[in-house]
Amino acid sequence: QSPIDIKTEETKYDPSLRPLNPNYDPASAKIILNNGHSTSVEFDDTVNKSVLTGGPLSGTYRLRQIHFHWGSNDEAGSEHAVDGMKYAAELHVVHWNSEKYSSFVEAARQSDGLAVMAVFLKIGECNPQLKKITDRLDTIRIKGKRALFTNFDPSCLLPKSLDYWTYFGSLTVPPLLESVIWIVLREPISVCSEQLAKFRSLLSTAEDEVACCLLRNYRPPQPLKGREVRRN
Ligand SMILES: COc1ccc(N2C[C@H](O)c3cc(S(N)(=O)=O)sc3S2(=O)=O)cc1
Ligand SMILES: [Zn+2]
Repeated sequence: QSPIDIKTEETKYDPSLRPLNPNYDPASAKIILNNGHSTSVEFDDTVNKSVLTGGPLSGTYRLRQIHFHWGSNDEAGSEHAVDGMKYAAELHVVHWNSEKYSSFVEAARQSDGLAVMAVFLKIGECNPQLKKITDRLDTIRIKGKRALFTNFDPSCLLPKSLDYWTYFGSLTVPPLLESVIWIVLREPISVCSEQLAKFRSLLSTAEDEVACCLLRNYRPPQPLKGREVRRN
Protein backbone atom coordinates (compact mmCIF):
# COMPACT_ATOMS: atom_id res chain seq x y z
CA GLN A 1 0.00 0.00 0.00
CA SER A 2 1.04 3.66 -0.41
CA PRO A 3 2.32 6.16 0.63
CA ILE A 4 5.43 5.06 2.54
CA ASP A 5 8.16 6.67 4.64
CA ILE A 6 11.30 6.37 2.47
CA LYS A 7 14.24 5.41 4.69
CA THR A 8 17.03 6.69 2.45
CA GLU A 9 19.72 4.47 4.05
CA GLU A 10 17.72 1.37 3.10
CA THR A 11 17.12 2.31 -0.56
CA LYS A 12 19.08 0.25 -3.10
CA TYR A 13 20.97 1.74 -6.07
CA ASP A 14 19.88 -0.06 -9.27
CA PRO A 15 22.14 0.53 -12.33
CA SER A 16 19.43 -0.88 -14.62
CA LEU A 17 17.15 2.10 -13.86
CA ARG A 18 17.09 4.52 -16.79
CA PRO A 19 16.55 8.30 -16.89
CA LEU A 20 12.92 9.42 -16.73
CA ASN A 21 11.60 10.72 -20.06
CA PRO A 22 8.41 12.78 -19.66
CA ASN A 23 7.13 14.04 -23.02
CA TYR A 24 3.99 16.12 -22.62
CA ASP A 25 1.99 18.15 -25.20
CA PRO A 26 0.43 21.27 -23.55
CA ALA A 27 -2.56 20.86 -25.89
CA SER A 28 -3.51 17.67 -24.00
CA ALA A 29 -4.61 19.69 -20.98
CA LYS A 30 -8.40 19.97 -20.91
CA ILE A 31 -9.98 20.97 -17.58
CA ILE A 32 -9.23 21.87 -13.98
CA LEU A 33 -11.56 20.15 -11.51
CA ASN A 34 -12.47 20.06 -7.82
CA ASN A 35 -13.48 16.42 -7.20
CA GLY A 36 -14.15 17.07 -3.51
CA HIS A 37 -10.97 15.25 -2.44
CA SER A 38 -8.39 17.27 -4.37
CA THR A 39 -7.98 19.60 -7.32
CA SER A 40 -6.86 18.00 -10.56
CA VAL A 41 -5.98 18.95 -14.11
CA GLU A 42 -7.42 16.34 -16.46
CA PHE A 43 -5.72 15.56 -19.78
CA ASP A 44 -6.99 14.06 -23.05
CA ASP A 45 -5.82 10.44 -22.73
CA THR A 46 -7.53 9.10 -25.87
CA VAL A 47 -4.19 9.14 -27.77
CA ASN A 48 -0.49 8.85 -26.91
CA LYS A 49 0.15 12.59 -27.06
CA SER A 50 1.52 13.10 -23.53
CA VAL A 51 3.50 10.14 -22.24
CA LEU A 52 6.09 9.04 -19.71
CA THR A 53 8.75 6.48 -20.68
CA GLY A 54 12.09 5.42 -19.20
CA GLY A 55 12.88 5.25 -15.49
CA PRO A 56 11.69 1.90 -14.06
CA LEU A 57 9.00 1.65 -16.73
CA SER A 58 8.89 -0.81 -19.59
CA GLY A 59 6.70 0.59 -22.32
CA THR A 60 4.71 3.78 -22.66
CA TYR A 61 2.52 5.25 -19.93
CA ARG A 62 -0.08 7.85 -21.01
CA LEU A 63 -0.70 11.01 -18.93
CA ARG A 64 -4.20 11.06 -17.42
CA GLN A 65 -4.26 13.74 -14.74
CA ILE A 66 -2.29 15.61 -12.11
CA HIS A 67 -3.53 16.42 -8.59
CA PHE A 68 -2.24 17.58 -5.23
CA HIS A 69 -2.19 16.53 -1.54
CA TRP A 70 -1.80 19.03 1.28
CA GLY A 71 -2.33 19.44 5.05
CA SER A 72 -4.07 21.88 7.38
CA ASN A 73 -0.72 23.58 8.08
CA ASP A 74 2.63 23.99 6.30
CA GLU A 75 4.37 21.42 8.56
CA ALA A 76 2.72 18.37 6.99
CA GLY A 77 0.78 17.69 3.82
CA SER A 78 2.84 15.35 1.69
CA GLU A 79 1.83 11.69 1.48
CA HIS A 80 5.31 10.18 1.19
CA ALA A 81 7.87 11.01 3.89
CA VAL A 82 11.68 10.95 3.68
CA ASP A 83 13.40 9.65 6.82
CA GLY A 84 10.27 10.58 8.78
CA MET A 85 10.18 14.12 7.38
CA LYS A 86 7.02 15.31 5.57
CA TYR A 87 6.88 18.15 3.07
CA ALA A 88 4.14 20.80 2.92
CA ALA A 89 2.42 19.20 -0.07
CA GLU A 90 2.85 16.66 -2.88
CA LEU A 91 2.04 16.69 -6.60
CA HIS A 92 1.02 13.43 -8.30
CA VAL A 93 1.32 13.02 -12.08
CA VAL A 94 -0.85 10.01 -12.99
CA HIS A 95 -0.16 7.84 -16.06
CA TRP A 96 -1.54 4.48 -17.28
CA ASN A 97 0.03 1.69 -19.34
CA SER A 98 -1.58 2.31 -22.73
CA GLU A 99 0.79 -0.13 -24.43
CA LYS A 100 -0.60 -3.19 -22.58
CA TYR A 101 -4.13 -2.10 -21.63
CA SER A 102 -6.96 -0.51 -23.61
CA SER A 103 -8.36 1.78 -20.92
CA PHE A 104 -7.43 3.53 -17.68
CA VAL A 105 -10.04 1.53 -15.74
CA GLU A 106 -8.60 -1.76 -17.01
CA ALA A 107 -5.02 -0.59 -16.32
CA ALA A 108 -6.02 0.49 -12.79
CA ARG A 109 -6.67 -3.21 -11.98
CA GLN A 110 -3.20 -4.42 -13.09
CA SER A 111 -0.01 -4.44 -11.01
CA ASP A 112 1.87 -2.66 -13.84
CA GLY A 113 -1.13 -0.60 -14.90
CA LEU A 114 -0.40 2.82 -13.41
CA ALA A 115 2.71 4.95 -12.96
CA VAL A 116 2.49 7.96 -10.64
CA MET A 117 5.33 10.48 -10.46
CA ALA A 118 5.35 12.22 -7.06
CA VAL A 119 6.94 15.66 -6.58
CA PHE A 120 7.42 17.16 -3.10
CA LEU A 121 6.39 20.80 -2.52
CA LYS A 122 8.68 22.54 -0.01
CA ILE A 123 7.70 25.81 1.71
CA GLY A 124 9.72 28.69 0.27
CA GLU A 125 9.42 31.06 -2.68
CA CYS A 126 6.05 31.37 -4.40
CA ASN A 127 6.11 29.08 -7.44
CA PRO A 128 5.28 31.02 -10.66
CA GLN A 129 4.35 27.83 -12.53
CA LEU A 130 2.03 26.69 -9.73
CA LYS A 131 0.41 30.15 -9.89
CA LYS A 132 -1.24 29.07 -13.18
CA ILE A 133 -3.20 26.55 -11.09
CA THR A 134 -3.69 28.41 -7.78
CA ASP A 135 -5.03 31.47 -9.64
CA ARG A 136 -7.88 29.37 -11.00
CA LEU A 137 -8.95 27.72 -7.73
CA ASP A 138 -11.43 30.46 -6.83
CA THR A 139 -13.46 29.50 -9.94
CA ILE A 140 -13.79 25.85 -8.83
CA ARG A 141 -14.30 26.24 -5.05
CA ILE A 142 -17.34 23.96 -4.88
CA LYS A 143 -17.05 20.14 -5.19
CA GLY A 144 -17.81 19.03 -8.75
CA LYS A 145 -16.97 22.40 -10.33
CA ARG A 146 -14.73 22.34 -13.40
CA ALA A 147 -13.30 24.96 -15.76
CA LEU A 148 -11.50 24.92 -19.10
CA PHE A 149 -7.76 24.64 -18.55
CA THR A 150 -5.58 24.07 -21.59
CA ASN A 151 -2.18 24.92 -22.99
CA PHE A 152 -0.50 23.56 -19.87
CA ASP A 153 2.61 21.30 -19.80
CA PRO A 154 3.02 19.70 -16.34
CA SER A 155 6.79 19.42 -16.99
CA CYS A 156 6.89 23.06 -15.81
CA LEU A 157 6.16 21.72 -12.31
CA LEU A 158 9.11 19.29 -12.29
CA PRO A 159 12.38 20.08 -10.47
CA LYS A 160 15.73 20.45 -12.29
CA SER A 161 16.85 16.95 -11.32
CA LEU A 162 14.69 13.97 -12.26
CA ASP A 163 16.57 11.63 -9.87
CA TYR A 164 14.08 9.39 -8.15
CA TRP A 165 13.20 6.55 -5.80
CA THR A 166 10.83 3.85 -7.11
CA TYR A 167 8.73 1.09 -5.50
CA PHE A 168 5.58 -0.91 -6.12
CA GLY A 169 2.50 0.41 -4.29
CA SER A 170 -1.10 1.47 -4.51
CA LEU A 171 -3.50 4.32 -5.08
CA THR A 172 -3.60 6.43 -1.90
CA VAL A 173 -7.34 7.02 -2.35
CA PRO A 174 -10.17 4.45 -2.40
CA PRO A 175 -10.32 1.86 -3.94
CA LEU A 176 -6.58 1.76 -2.94
CA LEU A 177 -5.83 -0.56 -5.88
CA GLU A 178 -2.32 -2.10 -5.78
CA SER A 179 -1.56 -1.09 -9.36
CA VAL A 180 0.92 1.78 -9.06
CA ILE A 181 4.60 1.93 -9.95
CA TRP A 182 5.59 4.90 -7.76
CA ILE A 183 8.34 7.24 -8.99
CA VAL A 184 9.17 9.74 -6.21
CA LEU A 185 11.45 12.60 -7.31
CA ARG A 186 14.20 13.32 -4.78
CA GLU A 187 14.37 17.10 -5.43
CA PRO A 188 11.37 19.17 -4.23
CA ILE A 189 9.86 22.20 -5.96
CA SER A 190 8.94 25.33 -3.99
CA VAL A 191 5.51 26.57 -2.86
CA CYS A 192 4.69 29.56 -0.63
CA SER A 193 2.20 29.65 2.26
CA GLU A 194 -0.19 31.91 0.34
CA GLN A 195 -0.40 29.40 -2.50
CA LEU A 196 -1.05 26.52 -0.08
CA ALA A 197 -3.78 28.56 1.63
CA LYS A 198 -5.61 28.70 -1.72
CA PHE A 199 -5.68 24.88 -1.88
CA ARG A 200 -7.15 24.80 1.66
CA SER A 201 -9.91 27.22 0.64
CA LEU A 202 -11.33 24.65 -1.77
CA LEU A 203 -14.58 23.10 -0.53
CA SER A 204 -15.12 19.35 -0.08
CA THR A 205 -18.87 20.02 -0.20
CA ALA A 206 -21.28 20.58 -3.07
CA GLU A 207 -23.57 23.57 -3.69
CA ASP A 208 -26.51 22.29 -1.61
CA GLU A 209 -24.40 21.24 1.39
CA VAL A 210 -23.06 23.17 4.39
CA ALA A 211 -19.67 24.50 3.21
CA CYS A 212 -16.66 22.57 4.51
CA CYS A 213 -13.06 23.42 3.54
CA LEU A 214 -10.71 20.81 2.08
CA LEU A 215 -8.11 21.40 4.81
CA ARG A 216 -6.13 18.17 4.36
CA ASN A 217 -6.25 15.22 1.98
CA TYR A 218 -3.16 13.10 2.61
CA ARG A 219 -3.08 9.43 3.58
CA PRO A 220 -0.53 8.53 6.30
CA PRO A 221 2.49 6.32 5.46
CA GLN A 222 1.76 2.58 5.24
CA PRO A 223 3.94 -0.43 6.28
CA LEU A 224 6.63 -1.32 3.72
CA LYS A 225 6.15 -5.07 4.43
CA GLY A 226 9.51 -6.07 2.98
CA ARG A 227 9.19 -4.15 -0.28
CA GLU A 228 12.37 -2.76 -1.82
CA VAL A 229 12.81 0.94 -2.63
CA ARG A 230 15.31 1.44 -5.49
CA ARG A 231 17.10 4.59 -6.59
CA ASN A 232 18.74 5.61 -9.89
C1 LIG B 1 -10.56 2.90 -10.18
O1 LIG B 1 -11.13 4.02 -9.56
C2 LIG B 1 -10.43 5.18 -9.70
C3 LIG B 1 -10.82 6.14 -10.61
C4 LIG B 1 -10.15 7.35 -10.70
C5 LIG B 1 -9.08 7.60 -9.87
N1 LIG B 1 -8.36 8.78 -9.99
C6 LIG B 1 -8.69 10.00 -9.22
C7 LIG B 1 -7.95 10.02 -7.88
O2 LIG B 1 -7.86 11.38 -7.48
C8 LIG B 1 -6.55 9.49 -7.93
C9 LIG B 1 -5.64 9.49 -6.85
C10 LIG B 1 -4.43 8.90 -7.12
S1 LIG B 1 -3.04 8.71 -6.15
N2 LIG B 1 -3.15 9.68 -4.89
O3 LIG B 1 -1.93 9.10 -6.99
O4 LIG B 1 -2.98 7.36 -5.68
S2 LIG B 1 -4.44 8.35 -8.73
C11 LIG B 1 -6.02 8.88 -9.06
S3 LIG B 1 -6.82 8.71 -10.49
O5 LIG B 1 -6.59 9.75 -11.38
O6 LIG B 1 -6.53 7.40 -10.95
C12 LIG B 1 -8.67 6.65 -8.95
C13 LIG B 1 -9.35 5.41 -8.87
ZN1 LIG C 1 -2.43 11.47 -5.18
